Amino acid sequence: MAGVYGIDIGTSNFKMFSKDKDKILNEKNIIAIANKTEIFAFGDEAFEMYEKAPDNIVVSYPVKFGVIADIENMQTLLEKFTEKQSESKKLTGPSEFYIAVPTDITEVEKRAFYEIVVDAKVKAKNVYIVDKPVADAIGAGIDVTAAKGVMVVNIGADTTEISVLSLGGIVLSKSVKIGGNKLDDSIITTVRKYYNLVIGSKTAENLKKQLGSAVQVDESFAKGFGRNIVSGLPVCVDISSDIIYNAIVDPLHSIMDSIKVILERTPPELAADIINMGIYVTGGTSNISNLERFIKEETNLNVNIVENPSESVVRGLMGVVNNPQFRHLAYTPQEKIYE
Ligand SMILES: Nc1ncnc2c1ncn2[C@@H]1O[C@H](COP(=O)(O)OP(=O)(O)OP(=O)(O)O)[C@@H](O)[C@H]1O
Repeated sequence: MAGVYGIDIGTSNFKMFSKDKDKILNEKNIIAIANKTEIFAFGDEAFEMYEKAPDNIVVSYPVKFGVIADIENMQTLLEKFTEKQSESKKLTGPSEFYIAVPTDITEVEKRAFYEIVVDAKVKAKNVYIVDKPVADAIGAGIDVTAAKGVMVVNIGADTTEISVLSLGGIVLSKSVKIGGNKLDDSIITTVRKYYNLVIGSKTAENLKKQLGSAVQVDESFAKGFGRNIVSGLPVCVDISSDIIYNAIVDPLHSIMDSIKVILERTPPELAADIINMGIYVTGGTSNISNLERFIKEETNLNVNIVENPSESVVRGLMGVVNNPQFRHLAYTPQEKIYE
């Protein structure tokens, strides 16, 4: 069946809405390939196998630091997810796709997002691009077309994109290679150092979700399963929130420094609007506890953490499709970037 789809291809999660279904698919952007050629699993099912699969099954993420690193596997995933999201499970008619593309990447990297859809077997009739920060702001409920400065900070898995928008366009945008994955890596290193405990990335992510806080809070504990470096045996250790705070505080401050750099560069009239409206924070990592308080204390600005922040961009794409007022914010490469 023909359809209208919006896609946000993230490093960690693939988000897709279907206009017909009026439903968002949000699954891990990961694929498991058996014996080099067979698609063994994809999405959340493949994630279950991550760091657990035998040698003949390779489980990998095709997007790294917000750009498509493995075109072939990304195309396969796009086809599989589209099939899952389409009404009839059979893509018979021509469809329309709206893709969110990061701004602070090279033109070649931007083109890859477009071509992956054009070249995939998804019967794409029309493919449109929407700048990711623009979609993000619409998803956060902002009228981006107004003559008002808006700051959106998207803290994802591998990257944080900090943007200032006005009149539907991007005034400033900077992407830094720090996100939730960096916090997880830092937790792995710190837990190893303090507890002589080797943990996997899923355990680190769980500890971050359970104990992570952007400001220091009263100490609490959660179970961490791993291998003791000295004995070599599997163990379960009570991990302290203080240790998790020590692990994540530096990467969070690096993000903060970049936010301050963009604020310093923001033209004064737009800065005045940001003071009035506050900073909008989106992306899955903005779920971390007390982030609002941390940013507020550091910048003296109001902070709005968007509801269901990981899906803000894809919700914004839905806004572009459903709202004639935003329709002109979608463009084809011929119209804008690659002339
Ligand atoms: N409750 C939570 N607390 C802390 N972090 C969380 C929580 N829930 C999700 N995350 C983190 O959010 C990140 C995923 O966010 P998101 O879906 O916005 O990323 P992405 O779009 O895949 O990545 P990118 O924008 O870097 O391409 C992961 O690092 C995940 O661990």
